[in-house]
Amino acid sequence: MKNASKNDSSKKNAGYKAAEYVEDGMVLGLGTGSTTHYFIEKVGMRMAEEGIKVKGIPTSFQSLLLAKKWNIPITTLEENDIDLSVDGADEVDSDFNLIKGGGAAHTKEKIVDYAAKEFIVIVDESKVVGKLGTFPVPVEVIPDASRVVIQALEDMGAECEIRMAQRKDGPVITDNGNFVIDAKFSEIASPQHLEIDLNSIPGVVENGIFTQMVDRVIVGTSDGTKEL
Ligand SMILES: O=C(CO)[C@H](O)[C@H](O)COP(=O)(O)O
Repeated sequence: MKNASKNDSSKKNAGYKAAEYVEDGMVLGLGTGSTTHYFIEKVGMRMAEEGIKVKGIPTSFQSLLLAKKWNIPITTLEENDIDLSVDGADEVDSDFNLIKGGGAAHTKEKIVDYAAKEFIVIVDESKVVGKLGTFPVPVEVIPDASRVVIQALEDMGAECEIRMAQRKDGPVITDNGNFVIDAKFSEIASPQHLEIDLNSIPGVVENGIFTQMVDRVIVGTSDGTKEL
């Protein structure tokens, strides 16, 4: 599930601005999505034009392919710590809690973003909200557990849908071989508690609520950027 994007120049401004925080020698977490696309592009351009050297840890096959296109060397969490991770979001609230997973990549994104020494979120203005929850919470599940996880989520008050693929019959299959359930809660009173509660359901691999430290939120606008 993606927010419709009429905001390409805003996304580009946010992505390009975040690339200014990249320093020679850094190991980067490479988020997923149409905003992070511009970050990866600009990092690749800086490598070519300025000669800076970085390595990237992709959060999806999408960001892996994009890194390869821009000749960004790939590494893994087994080999390196992450200096800076840059990632998009579907919603960000005033406490910098996030909903992520519109691109079904939130499991690897959470591993990489939470492990980074510094985490920058890049969004356009449509993603900034007073309170999380208009965007349904993506929940990655082991396929065999789908029915019982949906039951548990409904017991918690959510309306649930298994996310369907756009150009394939049947469900979206994540990079990890799982399904995504989009869970719409009428209210998210505590993102911190919901993040923990969702992961305690057997069969849930990871959910798209992110409540750990975000260092900076760069909001792209049509003519520049601002920071929250
Ligand atoms: O969480 C994500 C992928 O799982 C993305 O970062 C999120 O969906 C934002 O995407 P976009 O920048 O294309 O709007």
